Amino acid sequence: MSGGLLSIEQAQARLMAQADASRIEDSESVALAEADGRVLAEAVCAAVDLPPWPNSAMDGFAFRHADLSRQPLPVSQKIFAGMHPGPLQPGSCARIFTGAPLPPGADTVEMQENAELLEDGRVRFAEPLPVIGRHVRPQAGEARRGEEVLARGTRLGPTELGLAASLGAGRLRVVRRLRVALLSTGDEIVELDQPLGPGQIYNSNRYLLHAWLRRLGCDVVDLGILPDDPAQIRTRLDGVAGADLILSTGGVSVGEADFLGQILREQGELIFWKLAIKPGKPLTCGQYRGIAVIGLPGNPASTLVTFALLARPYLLRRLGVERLEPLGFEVPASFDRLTASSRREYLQARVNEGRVVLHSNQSSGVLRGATWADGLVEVPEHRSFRAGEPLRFIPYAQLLA
Ligand SMILES: Nc1nc2c(c(=O)[nH]1)N[C@H]1C(S)=C(S)[C@@H](COP(=O)(O)OP(=O)(O)OC[C@H]3O[C@@H](n4cnc5c(N)ncnc54)[C@H](O)[C@@H]3O)O[C@H]1N2
Ligand code: MOO
Ligand SMILES: [Mg+2]
Repeated sequence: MSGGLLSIEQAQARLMAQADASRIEDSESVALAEADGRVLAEAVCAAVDLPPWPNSAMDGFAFRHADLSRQPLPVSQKIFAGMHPGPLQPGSCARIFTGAPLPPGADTVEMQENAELLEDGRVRFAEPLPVIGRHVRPQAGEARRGEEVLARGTRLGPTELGLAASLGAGRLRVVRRLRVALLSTGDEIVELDQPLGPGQIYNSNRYLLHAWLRRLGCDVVDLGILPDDPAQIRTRLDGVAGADLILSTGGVSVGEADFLGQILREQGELIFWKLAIKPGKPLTCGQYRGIAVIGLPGNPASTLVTFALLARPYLLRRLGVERLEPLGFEVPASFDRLTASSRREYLQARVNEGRVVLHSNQSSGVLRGATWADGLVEVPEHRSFRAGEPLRFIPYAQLLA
């Protein structure tokens, strides 16, 4: 603890425990083309050997390695990809192209750049001669029939879908989509089709989160904007049915218009509140009528950072994803920090010439820095440091996926 605030590790551990206790067990079968971003509900095993037969990795000549002592070798057949060749005549070679099956009896391929076609039609191979097995992609070299190639709990992306397709898996069993009820609170928040009145601002968090949740494969039920009125918030929460998570923004700090924590404490359960991070301190986690609630702070950069570091891994874990860490890598700082911060900071940053540089505006009310940044840099609490010291940089490419 840090002055009563939870560390981010403590908060993550509690959220993971909550997620583990409420993992989604239902699954559905989806076509491969629809499976991007989803999570495997069961392992994918190879239905065939991959590759199904030994084949050539090069355009060149295939032969029995032992026959190299008899070269030059006559060419006894020509094999294109898609053919089904007969056995190789002993003492000969086969003209072969990339991806074509090796003829039975051949065990080695040499690329054509290292082969000389003599006037009599025979082929001589240049020194150094290839080792046995050169340029041959062996049968089952990538996967043996029956072998598990993608574990349950794998998040599917382009590479996983490509691998599944190479095994002929046209449909995959994935965990059903999470249903997230999204709620924006604040008297000042208006929708984009409204003109801005005095004191009002547009609802940016809704769009930030909606896009991110869709990327995570969630079904989003948008509950719209709610005023800072506890009765109305309660009524709206009472109406939520069938959601796996209520995700709200705003109203979680200590102001006289911040009601979420109080509502959870009185009508639900407040699991934790307030972390030693900046931005994002008043993050709130609880339950309301048995539905998990994550209340993100309303400042847009606080919404962004807390979703990235806490809500996102929580959602993925509920879907059964195990591998959520490690995120990021160390990069030397380009700046000094001479006064220690009491909270761990996450700053909008880029890596430039091997050093972390910061956006000029790190206000938690500002999103401009996040569109400039390539990631967040983590600045440790309770200590000063100087330029050149390593800091953890977490690319948005990882966080926004
Ligand atoms: N006395 C204290 N005041 C504050 C503290 C504190 O510890 N003591 N914490 C500050 C921190 S840190 C944060 S973060 C904010 C969090 O505020 P809330 O989560 O209660 O959010 P609101 O008060 O409703 O709004 C904060 C800010 O964000 C804007 N906002 C809210 N929703 C949206 C939206 N959907 N789209 C765009 N912008 C939104 C809102 O207008 C406010 O400017 O509290 C500090 N205060
Ligand atoms: O922690 Mo608040 O999120 O700094 O603005
Ligand atoms: Mg507030």
